[in-house]
Amino acid sequence: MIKTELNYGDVYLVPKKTIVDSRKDCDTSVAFGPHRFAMPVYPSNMKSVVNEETCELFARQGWFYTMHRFNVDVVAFVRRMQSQGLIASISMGVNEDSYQQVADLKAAGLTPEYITLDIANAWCVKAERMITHLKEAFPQSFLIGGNVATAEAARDLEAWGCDAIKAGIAGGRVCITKNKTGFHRPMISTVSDCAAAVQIPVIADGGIVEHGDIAKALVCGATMVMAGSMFAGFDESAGDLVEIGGKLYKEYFGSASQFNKGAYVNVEGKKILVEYKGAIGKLLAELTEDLQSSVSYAGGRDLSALRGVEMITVPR
Ligand SMILES: NC(=O)C1=CN([C@@H]2O[C@H](COP(=O)(O)OP(=O)(O)OC[C@H]3O[C@@H](n4cnc5c(N)ncnc54)[C@H](OP(=O)(O)O)[C@@H]3O)[C@@H](O)[C@H]2O)C=CC1
Ligand SMILES: Nc1nc2c(ncn2[C@@H]2O[C@H](COP(=O)(O)O)[C@@H](O)[C@H]2O)c(=O)[nH]1
Repeated sequence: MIKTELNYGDVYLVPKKTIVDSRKDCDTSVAFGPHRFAMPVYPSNMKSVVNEETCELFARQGWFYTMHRFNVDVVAFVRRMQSQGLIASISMGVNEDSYQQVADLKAAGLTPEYITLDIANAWCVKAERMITHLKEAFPQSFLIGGNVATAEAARDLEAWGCDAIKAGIAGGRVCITKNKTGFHRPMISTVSDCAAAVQIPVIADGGIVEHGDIAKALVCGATMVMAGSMFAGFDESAGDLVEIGGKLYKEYFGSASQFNKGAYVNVEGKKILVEYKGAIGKLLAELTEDLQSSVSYAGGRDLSALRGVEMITVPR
């Protein structure tokens, strides 16, 4: 028997009676780990999306962020952020270079507030080993493990010691994993299954096409949402600006693309051009307005209202 599963575009949310006088009265802030953030959405930890300046900007605006893990001097990065009174949120892999980064941070006496273990399929022994190592080295840090796509994987990462998990495999805009390996789960099904399986927060990662998809992810039980392409076209996005035929674009490439790896080996990502859209401030304001509106349609004053919302599918 083949199961049918759902993606963001397959569902809508059923409105309730609005109880606020203005959408501005709806609070979009979220408690995540030891801090509260302005919004439950943040840019992907990808080299074509964030750099040190992007991370600093998000932290200053009170939004969560995670620096990517590719050729980063983590000691300098953590020091830079913490010396300004900002949270330090870094990514780690599972190979020797990441164990060395852990040792370097310890030697420097630095503890990042947030660490994200970032590999394509974290339901593996290499990830378990690193999660155990990170929890021993930095028991005070909030550890996010990812990515996973099933309830069983989510439960394992919780048991291994993760404080949150990141859910979403092969749903990203520059992903070619599903084409090259055949593996993928749509996001509504992934997030719902993972969130129902664990007590720890779940981050819905990838596949956000429309702003309303963020509300849908929260209805499915996500606490946070990670998005790449949505944050990729701006002045503050890390990708290069290119001009083609008089039109401006920003480069957006996958972390498992040849452009990120520097070689065509185990490539599961591609590069695309996204329309250049100017300063990112407009997007952050619009995302906030749209989510405030979602909360009002959910009949509440804050994000908790989204948890009780009914979801429907629409025949195509
Ligand atoms: N969210 C998603 O759907 C996906 C995200 N990505 C992103 O791309 C980047 C690279 O990811 P990833 O390839 O995991 O990391 P790496 O290329 O850094 O691989 C990490 C280590 O795990 C091993 N490894 C990776 N995949 C497998 C596998 N399928 N079976 C056995 N061992 C494996 C690798 O060895 P070896 O190379 O020798 O196999 C390597 O030693 C990450 O930033 C990740 O987030 C990539 C694909 C999907
Ligand atoms: N299969 C791949 N997935 C990737 C790669 N690089 C990043 N990612 C994942 O995609 C999301 C962003 O998705 P978007 O739809 O919001 O653009 C990102 O957070 C990663 O989880 C890759 O090379 N291959």
